[in-house]
Amino acid sequence: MPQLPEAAADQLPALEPAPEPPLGQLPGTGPLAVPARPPGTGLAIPPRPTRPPAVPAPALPARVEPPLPPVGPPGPGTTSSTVALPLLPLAPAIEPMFTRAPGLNWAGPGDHWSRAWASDASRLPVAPPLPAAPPRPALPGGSAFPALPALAAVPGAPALPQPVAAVMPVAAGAGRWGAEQPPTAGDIELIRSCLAVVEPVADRATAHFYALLFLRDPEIRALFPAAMDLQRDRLFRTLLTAVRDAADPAVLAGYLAPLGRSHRKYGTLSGHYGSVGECLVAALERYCGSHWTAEAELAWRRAYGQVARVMSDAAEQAAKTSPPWWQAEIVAHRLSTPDIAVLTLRPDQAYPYRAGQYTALETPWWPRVWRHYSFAAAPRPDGLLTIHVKAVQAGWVSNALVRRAAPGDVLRLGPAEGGMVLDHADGADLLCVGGGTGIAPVTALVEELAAHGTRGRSVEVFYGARRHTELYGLDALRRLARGNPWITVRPVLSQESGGAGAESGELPDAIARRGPWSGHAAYLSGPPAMVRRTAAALRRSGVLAERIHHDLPGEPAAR
Ligand SMILES: NC(=O)C1=CN([C@@H]2O[C@H](COP(=O)(O)OP(=O)(O)OC[C@H]3O[C@@H](n4cnc5c(N)ncnc54)[C@H](O)[C@@H]3O)[C@@H](O)[C@H]2O)C=CC1
Repeated sequence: MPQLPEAAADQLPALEPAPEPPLGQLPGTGPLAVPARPPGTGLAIPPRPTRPPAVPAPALPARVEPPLPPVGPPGPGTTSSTVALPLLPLAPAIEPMFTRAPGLNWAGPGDHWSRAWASDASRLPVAPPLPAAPPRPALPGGSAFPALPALAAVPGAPALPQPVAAVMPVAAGAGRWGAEQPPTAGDIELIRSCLAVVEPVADRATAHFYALLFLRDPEIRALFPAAMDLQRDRLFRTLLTAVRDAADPAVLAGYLAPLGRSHRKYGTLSGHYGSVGECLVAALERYCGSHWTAEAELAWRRAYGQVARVMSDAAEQAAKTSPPWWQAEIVAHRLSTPDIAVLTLRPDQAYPYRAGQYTALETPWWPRVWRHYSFAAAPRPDGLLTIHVKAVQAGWVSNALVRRAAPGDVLRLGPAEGGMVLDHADGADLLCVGGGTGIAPVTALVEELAAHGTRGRSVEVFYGARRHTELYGLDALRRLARGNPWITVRPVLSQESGGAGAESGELPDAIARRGPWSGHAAYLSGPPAMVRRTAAALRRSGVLAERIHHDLPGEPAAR
């Protein structure tokens, strides 16, 4: 599911979350009935080292810890009247990621990733011996999943171990998922009536689901970030949405196939889908009350089977041609304003993408926490990538990228995502709107147009910021416009008048003043509220809905 970069997702509290309740019993619930795991499924994962390697962290500027909020009375899960909230360490201890999923995400002495952590390679534990690959069951149709293509060798680094299995076929309970049958219309009705009961208690059902999942398959916990708050909500809700849409294979494939492909970067194996499905069913059974019948269970199993198939098939296809993730070294880091950094990245191998797309990015400082950033330049012959990052208040990843990252640090990138790309066959004039760092993908689109020509289409670019000092991308856009007279750049300032030749006012109002735009195709990027308001204003002024392109999460936009 497309997810907009940064702000919303990065607005996490700066404190480490309170420790999760012990697994096995949730506050206010009885003991968990953990669905049995079929024998022979999953990987034999070697134990995680008991202590992470000592990592000399780069010096950070002194940080003043905010005062802690007063501690209230103990909640149902606490046993003492005082609750010690752990302080976020000044330099978070960093441990190798995914040591429990060797093969896919293994990192070892001397590779770019461990060097990025400034780790002393000689003190890193020797990589545990890889467990023997389980035999690959034949797929329907007789073919087996191919091995993941080998990653390009990083000069000077030891060879990466071969993946155990890039994608394992859905093994656990494949037959029980009604693998052969999509859900019927009656199934969908049953699912919807269960959902109506579960949605008001979705938080509790979600917590129950994860508790079951991590008890049943502890290695899956290693694929998630330490702080589960956002993720907790995301996975369960995505599952529920997907199951609800299971009746429409085209809609399902539209958002689940990219999701399946992009999940490879987390270390997701097809074998995990079986565990997830069993725990989903067990959680629903508990929270659906009298709506949970044998027919309802079969309906959910069919629907989830469909979801799992779409995602794992897409992952399997992607594994034939691309790695699950890329390493990308920061080769330039420039502050464009005190809060905005422009980063240039060199991926370890060719990174395919189109102008207007975005990537998920993980830093070595916040393992397993992924954030989305758009590419701020069209693909270049030298393969370098550019992103714009604004440090947002309490943004873990954005602050690390703006204030701590430096050339030589290595990030991980997922595959390119998003459908806000140019349709060169469409002859409509173009309206491109970028608010704040939302100007990044707009700049990439304008670069692509400048490079390929527009066949007579005009391009109007509205670039909104609060103050003129925040128009950090204006010079680059004006340079493009100087060489291409069919590009017009209009800066708009919402909290200042004048400066940089800008108009004043809110971006949607400034755009409306210059209308009508009815014959145009629009590309919108920036704060979600700005994108929504602009899209609504454009629709009112007669722009066809299918010609309004944006990537707001969960909101339909024509591609
Ligand atoms: N870094 C990246 O690659 C990308 C970032 N984004 C998103 O763009 C946003 C950029 O945030 P900032 O730079 O802090 O922008 P900002 O908050 O400074 O606002 C930029 C412009 O949008 C206007 N605006 C803001 N809220 C509005 C509203 N409710 N109604 C109408 N206009 C409004 C402002 O007046 C200003 O002109 C973030 O949400 C980020 O997630 C989007 C795409 C790519």
